[in-house]
Amino acid sequence: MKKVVKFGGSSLASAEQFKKVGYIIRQDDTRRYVVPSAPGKRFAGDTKVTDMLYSCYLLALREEEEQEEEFEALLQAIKERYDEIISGLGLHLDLEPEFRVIRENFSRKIGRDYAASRGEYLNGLVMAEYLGYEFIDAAEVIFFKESGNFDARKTNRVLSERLSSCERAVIPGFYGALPNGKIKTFSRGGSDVTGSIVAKAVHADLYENWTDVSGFLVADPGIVKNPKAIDVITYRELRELSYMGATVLHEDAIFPVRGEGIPINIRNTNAPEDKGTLIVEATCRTPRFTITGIAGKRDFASITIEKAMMNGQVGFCHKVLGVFAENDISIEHMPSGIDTLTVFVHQDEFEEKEQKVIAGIHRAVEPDLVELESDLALIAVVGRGMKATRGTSGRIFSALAHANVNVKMIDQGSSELNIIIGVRNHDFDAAIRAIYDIFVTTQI
Ligand SMILES: Nc1ncnc2c1ncn2[C@@H]1O[C@H](COP(=O)(O)OP(=O)(O)O)[C@@H](O)[C@H]1O
Ligand SMILES: N[C@@H](CC(=O)OP(=O)(O)O)C(=O)O
Repeated sequence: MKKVVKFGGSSLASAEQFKKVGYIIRQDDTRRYVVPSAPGKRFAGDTKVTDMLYSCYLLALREEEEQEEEFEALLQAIKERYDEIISGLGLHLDLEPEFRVIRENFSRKIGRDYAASRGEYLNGLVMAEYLGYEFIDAAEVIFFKESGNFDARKTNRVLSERLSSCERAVIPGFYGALPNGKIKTFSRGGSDVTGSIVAKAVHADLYENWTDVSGFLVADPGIVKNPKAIDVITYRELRELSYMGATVLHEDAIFPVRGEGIPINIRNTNAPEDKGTLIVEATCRTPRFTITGIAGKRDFASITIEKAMMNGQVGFCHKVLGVFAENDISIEHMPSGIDTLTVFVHQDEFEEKEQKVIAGIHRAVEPDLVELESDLALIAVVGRGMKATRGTSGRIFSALAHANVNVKMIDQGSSELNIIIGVRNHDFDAAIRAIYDIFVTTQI
């Protein structure tokens, strides 16, 4: 039996948190491969070490002399975060030589990704020392292609080979190396992806992802007070939820383990006795509620194109989508009617190109009308149980009407696994609470 355990920044923010992690790992001998993140927030309003490193690198890029003092102070503050952990754990580890290298590399302007990756690198050194596990630098085993995309094949080959001769190891999360050796990171929250890659490489029986909540919750706890935890969720459901903003697991963390059928278990470092959420390929277990989860994102814009008899024109959608592709704008969602087609895009990607897009649409399909709307949010209601339940959309509609939320769009995905709802940004929280209440609170 082999487990890969990833601990998020919230689980490693202080010596006290590290001790909880040490206890969890020592309790189960099969927790052999450990993937740490950088120290996260110790309290509300605190700054994650990753963010401190980004700011520090920005200061290093500016060449004015006044910045130098600020840079030194911030680098020192980062070192103090680690020193506090090291002394709190009673370790004899001197990170000064590491910080000398980091300072030098920052002044050589070695790259923003390198800067950010040092959070995980240093935490990996501390963790390995604390556990007595071997330290493996992710730059030696996680690879990206020249294009910047993750190189799954090379990584799996090198990493499985390396770990086959290693009983217990700490592999820092979040980063790897490009073919020229330069450090590259995944997108934010990417240590979850590293954990999944390691789990695949060692054919783990389980990938445990330890965080500060007792599993994947039906809704974001920042919006709904004390939401229920999900016992079991499928990879597909989870993918929909994490893509739509449920930040507890990085949206790409599913792919490496999914192909191998390795379950993921989301657990709470602060409540290790809780079972958390099990993420699996398929399950016979009936979900507790009609819906499994709700998630959403703000700041979308919609472009509605109206043209009489649009439905009868072959290639209409193709031409419209071509305009977005030419302008390098990705499309989030595209509900359509008989004479209308609406395209949802990320507002920040669209704003500066909007006039070019409108002109392009006019040239491509000669519409009767093009209408724009901004400050919209998209909410995904996800659940494998919805397929077998009639009237789910109706219940959503009535819950939102009761909460005085104006529904701009509602659309059922072709998988019947999700329903997407468009509302105004300012109705976002109220809409999520109303949907949670109708499917969860009233069912308990
Ligand atoms: N549906 C959800 N279920 C659980 N947590 C969620 C959900 N949506 C958002 N979150 C937030 O995700 C946080 C955990 O993710 P993250 O901050 O990345 O943790 P870590 O530092 O452990 O990687 C939780 O504290 C919670 O606030
Ligand atoms: N430290 C990185 C990577 C990461 O995965 O962190 P966390 O596990 O704390 O979300 C970040 O802040 O993005």
